[in-house]
Amino acid sequence: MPPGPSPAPPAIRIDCGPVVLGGREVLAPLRLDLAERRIGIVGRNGSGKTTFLRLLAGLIAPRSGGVSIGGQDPFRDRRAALAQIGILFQNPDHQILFPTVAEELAFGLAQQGLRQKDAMARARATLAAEGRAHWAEAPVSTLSGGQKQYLCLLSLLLMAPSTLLLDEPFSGLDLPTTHRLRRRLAALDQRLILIGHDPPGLEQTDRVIWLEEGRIAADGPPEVVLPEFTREMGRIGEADADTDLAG
Ligand SMILES: Nc1ncnc2c1ncn2[C@@H]1O[C@H](COP(=O)(O)OP(=O)(O)OP(=O)(O)O)[C@@H](O)[C@H]1O
Repeated sequence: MPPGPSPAPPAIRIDCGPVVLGGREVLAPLRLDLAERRIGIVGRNGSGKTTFLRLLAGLIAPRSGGVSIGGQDPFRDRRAALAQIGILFQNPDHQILFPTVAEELAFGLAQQGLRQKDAMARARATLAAEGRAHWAEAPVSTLSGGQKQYLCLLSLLLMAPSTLLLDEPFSGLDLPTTHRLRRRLAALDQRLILIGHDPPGLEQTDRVIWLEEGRIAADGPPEVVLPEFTREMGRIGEADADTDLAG
């Protein structure tokens, strides 16, 4: 009998007061349920996209209320959150902790409770499956920026949380690697919430949330939100966005 559709990942409920960083309100209060499997986040630089992902991952707390994923608050219970949610940062240097590639890959698995020996074996098998067995003992410091980004994405895929938060996942990658990872992500059953600056890359999502100055400017299907966003970005560009940098 063919396998049935896999169960949907647990929905994420956000019901919180503002997020204040450095004395400034970076995100306005939010009430939002995220149940779709593919969600895109768009917005200008500094609009709060990364902060939004960090809130979902439990890395920062709002002033009041919180986030719930399958009944757990990722800020209050970090360990339980590891199975539910994983984040890929924009800058791989903020994510990598270990000297060699295999150790870095094994770390997340060990955090999830796998014995170190088994975690290393899984890490090596993953690299072999990617055609990169020779990377296992390589010092991470010898990888290029794009290769580090790719390593971080592999670490996240290996941990297989039910929701993956991806902050511009393809930004440092060359085209063949981008295509391969896009295919791989498209095949995942897990929920993907990804920030993208390239609207065509988000056309296949189920929902797009557009953030402006820490508030939701639009939230809906990609065929509605992306053209509006593109039009508005074009309009701002024509009006000379550089004036924003003055003062
Ligand atoms: N730790 C912090 N302390 C003070 N302000 C912060 C902090 N982190 C972010 N901010 C501010 O919050 C705002 C939103 O930042 P955020 O990184 O979420 O934007 P973004 O939409 O992801 O931007 P980009 O597209 O440039 O990555 C920015 O004005 C930023 O300067």
